[in-house]
Amino acid sequence: MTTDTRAPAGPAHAAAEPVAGLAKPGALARLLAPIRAHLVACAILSALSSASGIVPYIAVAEIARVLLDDPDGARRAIWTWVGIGAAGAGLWLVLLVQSSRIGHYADAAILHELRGRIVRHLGALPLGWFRAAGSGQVKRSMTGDLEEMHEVIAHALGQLTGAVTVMTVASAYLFVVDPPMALIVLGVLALMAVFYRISMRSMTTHMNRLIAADQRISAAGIEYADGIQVVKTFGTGGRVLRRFDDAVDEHTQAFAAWVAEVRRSSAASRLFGSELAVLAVVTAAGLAFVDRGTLAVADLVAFLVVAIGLPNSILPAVTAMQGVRKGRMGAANIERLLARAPLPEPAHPRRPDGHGVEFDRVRFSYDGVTHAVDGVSAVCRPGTVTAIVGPSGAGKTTLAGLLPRFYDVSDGAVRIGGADVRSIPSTELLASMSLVFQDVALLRDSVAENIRIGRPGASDAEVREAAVAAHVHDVIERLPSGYDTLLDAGGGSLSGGERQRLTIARAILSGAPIVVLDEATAALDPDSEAAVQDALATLAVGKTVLVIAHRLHTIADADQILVLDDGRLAERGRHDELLAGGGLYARMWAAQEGVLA
Ligand SMILES: Nc1ncnc2c1ncn2[C@@H]1O[C@H](COP(=O)(O)OP(=O)(O)OP(=O)(O)O)[C@@H](O)[C@H]1O
Repeated sequence: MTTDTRAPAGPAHAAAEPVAGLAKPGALARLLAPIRAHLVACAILSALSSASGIVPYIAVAEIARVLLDDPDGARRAIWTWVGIGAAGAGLWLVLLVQSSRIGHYADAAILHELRGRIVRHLGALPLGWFRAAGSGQVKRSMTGDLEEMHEVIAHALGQLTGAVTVMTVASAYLFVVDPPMALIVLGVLALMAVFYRISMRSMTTHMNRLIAADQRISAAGIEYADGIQVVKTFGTGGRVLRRFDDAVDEHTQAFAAWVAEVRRSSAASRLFGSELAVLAVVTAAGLAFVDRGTLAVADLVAFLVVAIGLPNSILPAVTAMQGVRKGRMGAANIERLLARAPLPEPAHPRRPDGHGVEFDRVRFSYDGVTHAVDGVSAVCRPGTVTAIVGPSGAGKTTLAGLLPRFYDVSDGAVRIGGADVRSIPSTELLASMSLVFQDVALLRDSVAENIRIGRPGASDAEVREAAVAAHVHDVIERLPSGYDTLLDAGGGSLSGGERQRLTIARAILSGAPIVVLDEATAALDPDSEAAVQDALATLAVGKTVLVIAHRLHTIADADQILVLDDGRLAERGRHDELLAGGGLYARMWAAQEGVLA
């Protein structure tokens, strides 16, 4: 037969399959709607190709019949069947190539379109989504999910239609030859299907357990690789490795449990789905019928030639159905991503009048229950530095993130130059500020281009000027290719302080009037710390600056300090005033100075 053979029944080949039932029905059909006509054409051609592919087998059976009926004559009939068989084989090839061509063309077109849609949608999503859980989902949708859809379009569809056609045409031929024998052959294949269903019955439960174990193995592996420094320094490798071992054990046990449960049904399904079973049954039943005179020898030969190939024609459909299930899940993931609400753009855009920032009774909740920011009001004037301080989890990062609309306020308003940030077009809003976060990734590009992101089109001299102002020029000059040195996403050989100064140079070059910066939590060495402070001082001149501060001595000169506690504004003032007040700030100062002393 002409469809390819793969994937025996049972858990071994289904192990990588995602859990059925999680997929949102219809997502695949909806996403593939633009290429529906291509898919229909591909399926029709694949069906015609498979039907043509059976013709040579039927021709062999009919040649055998001619020879058995008239061993000495009928050369003409034989050559006619040879011609029919050859034409079938030729058509099979031509139609298969055409079906595959259309399938792959449609595949490339739709994946191109979907990638474009995903990227455009990502551009419209609030930045907060990326900070929370987005990058994993983005990666999965752009790679794994699309790959699974590719499998459906380019392979599974053709395999399924091919297998169904082969079954239909071959069965029809066998029924014409001899209905009782045809029923017997179908009975064997039905037994295969029944045992296959039994072996797959508890698949969802087992797959859930396997996937959970898989995820724990990955998590433990990543934890070990990411934290290798801590692990080695503090000798905690044993514990992390134990987590890894436990996850691997759990995976083994889960797999063993599944195999133990399905081994009989899986083996039975493979037995009844084998050529051996069909050959044995066809020969035994066929010879009995021949002996009884109810079946001609030529018909038995027809069954031996055509029916033997049926199991191998059905098995690709099993793989294809698994592919479709995966494709459905991938499509559902992509649809979920595309359904994420984009950042609402203002219907009536406003232009800020100046670049003073105002938080007006701002509230924000991540979960709709507790408030990460709760009723905070503050005014940050141009040309001043506002420090946001407070214990861990007090809401500092959340409050600062409301300004660039990482999230939108639940209540109250954040304004720039009197305009609500929600009424400023997002590109204009982001262009009005420099964000220097400690986790700002550097791009896989040259040092110069990493700085130039601040103002695309800036000249080399301007890039240099910004680097000099950010106290990072000398460091860059010492790199192997200076400004042309390629950086990786992690910053390569640059230290934490140097990376930070590079992002400050980027911000200086952009010249944006508002600066939001998240001070590094990790302590830098004193020289690096001083260089970063100098760079920040240059950046801050004449701008509205908000600093999320972790080390209080770096913001002792700030024009105003907002002290957050549990999302609320607990205190506000200058360093001296707050120390004199003897409140939370004074206690935090005393604690940090105590540590420093
Ligand atoms: N993406 C998120 N989803 C849900 N809750 C979050 C998220 N980010 C922060 N939170 C919660 O909101 C509260 C405020 O967190 P936030 O990060 O703003 O505090 P922070 O003062 O900046 O803390 P730190 O100094 O540790 O960075 C915390 O209770 C935190 O657990």
